[in-house]
Amino acid sequence: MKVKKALTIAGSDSGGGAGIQADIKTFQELGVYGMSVLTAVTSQNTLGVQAVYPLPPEAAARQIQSIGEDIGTDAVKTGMLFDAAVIKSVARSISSFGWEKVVVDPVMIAKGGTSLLQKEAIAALKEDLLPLAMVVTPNIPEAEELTGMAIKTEEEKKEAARVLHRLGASHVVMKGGHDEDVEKAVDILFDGENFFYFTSPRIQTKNTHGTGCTFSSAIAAELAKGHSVYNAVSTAKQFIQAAIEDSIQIGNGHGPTNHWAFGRRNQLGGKALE
Ligand SMILES: Nc1ncnc2c1ncn2[C@@H]1O[C@H](COP(=O)(O)OP(=O)(O)OP(=O)(O)O)[C@@H](O)[C@H]1O
Ligand SMILES: Cc1ncc(CO)c(N)n1
Repeated sequence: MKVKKALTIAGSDSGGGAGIQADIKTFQELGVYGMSVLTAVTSQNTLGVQAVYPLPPEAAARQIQSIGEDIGTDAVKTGMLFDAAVIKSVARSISSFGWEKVVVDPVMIAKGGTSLLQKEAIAALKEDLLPLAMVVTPNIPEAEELTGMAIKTEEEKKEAARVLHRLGASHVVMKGGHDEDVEKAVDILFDGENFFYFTSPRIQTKNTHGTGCTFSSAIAAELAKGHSVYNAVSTAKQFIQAAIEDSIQIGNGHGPTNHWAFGRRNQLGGKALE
């Protein structure tokens, strides 16, 4: 059979809730064939990141080459890239294959505070990767790092989106997962002209490990299937909402989201899982 394909370029999370593992599970659930290029291996569980083992930049370039020269892909998503050399190598490889449906999740810091991107790599992220992004999906702290702005108000969020668009990303999704004082989780999409709001009730749970990875890979999967950016973000928002509502209670810290919730609920006519 013919399938649509999606590629994640990211780090491994041994605990299975974020990184490459979250991405592949999301691709599978949304019906696209998933491929992965590893940039780093992390020792990680629900309590946090215990160790980071970066791979050399050639490893990313070589893996992308193997995929590009044979299989190809319909969409790409980047996650944890760790350092400037990997970012430059990934950007060069994506450009050389002319891949256009590129979702950049500018992963910087894991929930427990471990850095997944070196400080000096932020310039490379802005200069080399943002211009290739069809969609960039920063949370508020990441948007603050990328723009140098303090972002609190709605107008500041919109202004930061304009700045990121000017840096070369054709669409920007400002994620609202970190606005803990509001009752709703509001993500704002900017397409260079208009702002679109995606709003859902905020779920009170500690099990939000991997929300950002899952959300951005759902966008990539939907783009791979040929949907518009607006429709891809809309489905990704529903996917992550179900995944957090039915989140998984494992380990002693922040449990992961539930990647099969969206699909199973659709089969069950929208009911939450037991
Ligand atoms: N408690 C919540 N209830 C509902 N939606 C949420 C909640 N937390 C996050 N989201 C949604 O999950 C998606 C990811 O947003 P978030 O801001 O958490 O990303 P992130 O900080 O990059 O994730 P991560 O912590 O995995 O790096 C967004 O669509 C956001 O609105
Ligand atoms: C490997 C990896 N990528 C991304 C994140 C961000 O959630 C994480 N915790 N681990």
